[in-house]
Amino acid sequence: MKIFTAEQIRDCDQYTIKNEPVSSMQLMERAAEACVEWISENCNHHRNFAIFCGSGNNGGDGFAIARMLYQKGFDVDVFTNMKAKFSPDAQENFRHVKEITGISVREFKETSGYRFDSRTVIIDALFGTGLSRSLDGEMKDLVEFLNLQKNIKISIDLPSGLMADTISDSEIFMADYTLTFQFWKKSFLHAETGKFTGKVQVLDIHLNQDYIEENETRDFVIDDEVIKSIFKIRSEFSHKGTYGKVNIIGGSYGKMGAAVLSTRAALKAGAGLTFTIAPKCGYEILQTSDPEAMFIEGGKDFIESFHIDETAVCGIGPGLGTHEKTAEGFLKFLKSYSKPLILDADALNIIAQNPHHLNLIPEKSIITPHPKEFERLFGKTENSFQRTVLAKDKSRELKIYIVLKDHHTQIITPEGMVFYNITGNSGLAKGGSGDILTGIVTSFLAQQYTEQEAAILGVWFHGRAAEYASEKHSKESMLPSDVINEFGNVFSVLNDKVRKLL
Ligand SMILES: NC(=O)C1=CN([C@@H]2O[C@H](COP(=O)(O)OP(=O)(O)OC[C@H]3O[C@@H](n4cnc5c(N)ncnc54)[C@H](OP(=O)(O)O)[C@@H]3O)[C@@H](O)[C@H]2O)[C@H](O)CC1
Ligand SMILES: [K+]
Repeated sequence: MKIFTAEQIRDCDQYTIKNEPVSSMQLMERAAEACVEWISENCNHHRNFAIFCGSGNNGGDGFAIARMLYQKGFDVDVFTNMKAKFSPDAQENFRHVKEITGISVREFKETSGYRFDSRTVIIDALFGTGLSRSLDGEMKDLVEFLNLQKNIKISIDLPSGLMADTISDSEIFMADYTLTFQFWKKSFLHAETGKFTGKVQVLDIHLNQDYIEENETRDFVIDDEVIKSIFKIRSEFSHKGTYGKVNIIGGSYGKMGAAVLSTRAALKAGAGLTFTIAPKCGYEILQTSDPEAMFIEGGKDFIESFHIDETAVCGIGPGLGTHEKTAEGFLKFLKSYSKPLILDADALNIIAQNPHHLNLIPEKSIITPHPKEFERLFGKTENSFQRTVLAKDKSRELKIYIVLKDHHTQIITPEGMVFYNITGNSGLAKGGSGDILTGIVTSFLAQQYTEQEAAILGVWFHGRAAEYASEKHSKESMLPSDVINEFGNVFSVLNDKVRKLL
């Protein structure tokens, strides 16, 4: 799914009104209907709604939602600034609300005296994509007050105070749910701003498809459509050679588990043949825990020699350690190797020891740093938006793919595209999760996906398996090995979605 800026969304809105038999009032009606459908399906135990409406079209949505919820039998109270200069559509919907005697309309300043029942849902329709500056005065105080209430809070389109495309220092409504129209907004996907949205639900309001297809963006969300366009079903006429050879290079004394997990992930993600290059101290561990993989000795307690089969796809780093002999061997190997690699963890830490090492990374390689590793490689940034900008520069300069691991991991391509992942959960915030990702991406690259496809599919796949694991074990208790055990279920669902069935 494309991510558009607030400006593009406004254009798309206008284009739809101009080119389709729909007026702006009808589009607002459609948006409100979509919200009310979601609310009435999901708010089974809540009958009262306190709806806060601004003077723009976001407020207009709020007034229309108030009317529709009332008509469905819910209790509705509306808060607004009755003397505001409303947008034409907001004015019209406000007029409809005032005609309904069962809806009480109050001034914002009456909010503090209002008794919020524990079952009252607060709906925020103060500001949407038209927000042009930080909240101040009455609106800032109002949002501050509402944020203190323990009630369930739903934002319409965007949490008020949040800009769609950038970071701001505004007071921001803290939603439990955000019902957003048509597109993900970039700010929902970055840590500093995304924490205000709660769970995001994208509602399709049928904006014009030609506009969506023809207008360019460099930012995308990895949704089911993206995955369906990448995933390839295994052919029955195939053999192990069809699915490539993987070399996982990692492990050191005390960190052999990382190599075990990465190897197992590569195997379970479908590679044809998997080898682990690890130090001798890991021989029994690896052969016992991952018997399907072959072992190649690369040193005694740590890896020193990187003698790699050129026909294999290599994932280097899990548990590798940064012993000087390992670093020496790894850098020597990099100087003589030109095929794309997957580099993670200590492989990145060794490279980070000297900025000149960055130029040794073969073109089209995929590096998978978490924010701290990214900082060691490329330096500090002020916030995650700036980090993405820096990653785009570095990706272009070094001609590599950067998988920037975060709550919404980003895959950044040398062409300047950013793909945001929306699968996964906080159960992945544990040692070992990254090792699995390295195994998956290496496995997919060996199976003849392109670098971009392997990175996108790999990150999505890892997150989806984590969602299944958390359903069974909880986010707290799930282990990286539980995530690997869900790979089969992810493949089954994926195959069912892609396969042509009678
Ligand atoms: N895009 C779509 O497909 C649809 C969107 N809908 C809804 O419309 C809003 C966007 O509506 P818009 O009227 O453009 O903007 P807002 O409602 O967000 O607010 C604009 C007004 O707010 C003023 N403003 C802006 N910032 C502040 C602030 N910090 N403090 C006080 N007032 C502020 C702004 O004034 P300006 O001086 O900046 O002009 C405007 O008066 C979208 O989010 C959806 O909810 C449609 O209903 C369906 C289709
Ligand atoms: K809002």
